[in-house]
Amino acid sequence: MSVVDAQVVLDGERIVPVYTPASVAEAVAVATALRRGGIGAIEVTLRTPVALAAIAAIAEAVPDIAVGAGTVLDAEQLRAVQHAGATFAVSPGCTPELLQAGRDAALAYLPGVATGSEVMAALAAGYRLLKLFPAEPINALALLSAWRGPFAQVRFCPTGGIDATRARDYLRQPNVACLGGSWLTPADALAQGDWGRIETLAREAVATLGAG
Ligand SMILES: O=C[C@H](O)COP(=O)(O)O
Ligand SMILES: CC(=O)C(=O)O
Repeated sequence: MSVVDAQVVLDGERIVPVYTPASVAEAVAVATALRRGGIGAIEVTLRTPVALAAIAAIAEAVPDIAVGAGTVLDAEQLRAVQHAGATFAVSPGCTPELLQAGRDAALAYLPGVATGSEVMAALAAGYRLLKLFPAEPINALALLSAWRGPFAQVRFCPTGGIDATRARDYLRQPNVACLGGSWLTPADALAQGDWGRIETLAREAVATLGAG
């Protein structure tokens, strides 16, 4: 099979909130709040035992948000998140096994890169939208600028340490299709079940950064 076009699946969404679920009910509430705030995609990380069930529940209960999986570390997890209903999946890095599994999958896969050699491996495997992680620690703004020449055909989704202020700088880069970050789902709002605050943060982000 060939690579599913991640830019088509993300459909112009510029902000992909990264969220680690504590429970299925919380996940549905978070996705609902983000959607009400105008966000059209969510990355649910596979970092808790409820993550697969959370992805399935969001796909069922909030069908107008694109639900994806994050922290996909091997091909078995990629198959599991597809089975759960994810329409895209991302990894913090990439392996030859995942680059092949992503080509065999019916969902859009975004390998993670942090070096030129990793970009070249992902390009050779057919990928055009790559996660750039961890963005802030590796000075990704400078990398994005340097990579515009040699990797003109590639678009990136920088993630890692980006907040509302830095997001603006990233989204100005012509080779940035979208970006990821956890600032729309702060730990205290999750702990308090403050879905209104998450909706407000989403609304503000869409107003200042643009949804699409
Ligand atoms: O691992 C996930 C990413 O690092 C997003 O989280 P962050 O925006 O808090 O860095
Ligand atoms: C870093 C990230 O978003 C991931 O765990 O896939």
